[in-house]
Amino acid sequence: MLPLLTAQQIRQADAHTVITEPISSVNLMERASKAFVGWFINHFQDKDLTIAVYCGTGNNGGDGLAIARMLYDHRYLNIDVKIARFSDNATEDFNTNLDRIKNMGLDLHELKRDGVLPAENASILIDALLGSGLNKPLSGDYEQLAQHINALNKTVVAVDVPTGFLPDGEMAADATVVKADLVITFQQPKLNFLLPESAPHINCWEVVNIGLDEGFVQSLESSYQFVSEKDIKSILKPRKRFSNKGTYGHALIIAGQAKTMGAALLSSAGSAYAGAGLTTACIPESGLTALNTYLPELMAIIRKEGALPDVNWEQFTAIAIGPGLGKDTAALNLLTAVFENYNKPIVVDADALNLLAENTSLWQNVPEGTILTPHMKEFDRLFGKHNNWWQRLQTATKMAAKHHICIVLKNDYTMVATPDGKAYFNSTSNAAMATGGMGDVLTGIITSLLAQKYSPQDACIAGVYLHGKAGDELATPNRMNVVLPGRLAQQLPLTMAKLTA
Ligand SMILES: NC(=O)C1=CN([C@@H]2O[C@H](COP(=O)(O)OP(=O)(O)OC[C@H]3O[C@@H](n4cnc5c(N)ncnc54)[C@H](O)[C@@H]3O)[C@@H](O)[C@H]2O)[C@@H](O)CC1
Ligand SMILES: Nc1ncnc2c1ncn2[C@@H]1O[C@H](COP(=O)(O)OP(=O)(O)O)[C@@H](O)[C@H]1O
Ligand SMILES: [K+]
Repeated sequence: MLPLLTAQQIRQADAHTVITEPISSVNLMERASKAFVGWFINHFQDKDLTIAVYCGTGNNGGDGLAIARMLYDHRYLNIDVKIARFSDNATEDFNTNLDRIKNMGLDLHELKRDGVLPAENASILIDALLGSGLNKPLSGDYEQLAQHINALNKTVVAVDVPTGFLPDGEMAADATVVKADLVITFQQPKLNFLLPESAPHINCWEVVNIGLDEGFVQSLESSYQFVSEKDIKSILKPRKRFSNKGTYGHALIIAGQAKTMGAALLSSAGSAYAGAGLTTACIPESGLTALNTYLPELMAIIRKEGALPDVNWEQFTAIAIGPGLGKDTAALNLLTAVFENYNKPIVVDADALNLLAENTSLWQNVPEGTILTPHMKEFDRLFGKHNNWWQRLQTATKMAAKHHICIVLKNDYTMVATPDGKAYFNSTSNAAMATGGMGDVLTGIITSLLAQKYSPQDACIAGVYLHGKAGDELATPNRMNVVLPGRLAQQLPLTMAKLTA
């Protein structure tokens, strides 16, 4: 796991690396700038590009100066450096880099306080005004310059963090931020890159390693972790020799109504393809033919109108409830019965989440380790209105700890909040997966892993990763157009095989 550090912790890691490596801070700046330039020249190979580097007078600006110098050395000769002298302060490393660049023959311009902003002829702008040192929203000259840059509609590549973007913490919805087509960020993604708040400001980001002390980074306490493929490889267990269907558990999926049988089919398919030994779907009678036709491997328990189905609860190693279930009295009675009769973790999704939101007394019977898989709207119905995702992240970790449950809050970077108050951010999945029924398959996968005796936390973290990874594998050949949930379910065995090879 990669601990996602706050800006303050990154400063600590910078300072620690400077002392223990040892390396001077100006040389660490040199290393960071070199990493930026390495990425930049690989992707912008035309040396005739006209480039303007906008520098502040802090260390982000120091990076900008070093980057301008290095690009010039790489024979990008059309470079114009604009230094925003909006403050009397400048860092030592900024000044050192200014001395280094002064006699190289580059165009250097200073932008003064309350001055007129110059015309811009360059085609690419490098934003090195402010980085992770941001400590208040942009105002005055900085805000005007950011607005000016945005109005130019040029390609903007930001150094570390776009100017005005808060790396972590709650950001004002109307904050002025330099809009970056690309952010080349140092060492690790900043927490707020992973939240939808970043969408209006950042098109994409890339991490470059600047060699901060790994051991020290790992030793820092962080509630937020970024999940990598290596983590999933260590969670997933290969199938064993001499095993049989009993080895891999029996999942029960309570889902579907006449008009929403698809949700039951897709979640059951997710469970079967993710490797549960047996998958039973608890569905209305009208769906039986569809179930048997869609996947004959599935078994059924029939729900008759007005009566609870006769279920031997203990027979199942994991139960999910909710996809396409509806919110009528029968659905509520079923959810109540599941909570009363089953004391192992239950996967609660879709309509079952909405029922839980409307019937708060149900909370008292929610078994420890239970997994809730809400999307944003379901989350807000459960826990109240939130203005932004930073607030949702705080609520998710708090509620997971309070109720001893896991909360899978679905999004581009789906987060799994666990009972110990941590949140794990997923790195797989793509926009081709934004299609109805995708969440149903995820519910099936997580239930399947739970049935196969993975812990609730591992089932969530690995389930979310596998779901997104299968989606990535399918979306790449179709240029990220669309991936249908049923096809994604079929991809799972291959995705899992690659990860356990
Ligand atoms: N050794 C290090 O600490 C390293 C730092 N690096 C760079 O340093 C950056 C951080 O540098 P700094 O901490 O100097 O900070 P910045 O360069 O981001 O900002 C400079 C200063 O501007 C002021 N400021 C903050 N918000 C403002 C606002 N809204 N309006 C006006 N002024 C504002 C603050 O006093 C801040 O210290 C990183 O983003 C990265 O680019 C890299 O060179 C890698 C090594
Ligand atoms: N733009 C996107 N990028 C990444 N993942 C996405 C995107 N859109 C949807 N997904 C994934 O697809 C799933 C959608 O779940 P949900 O909204 O519950 O769908 P449904 O209710 O239609 O089954 C989630 O796992 C989500 O992470
Ligand atoms: K910047």
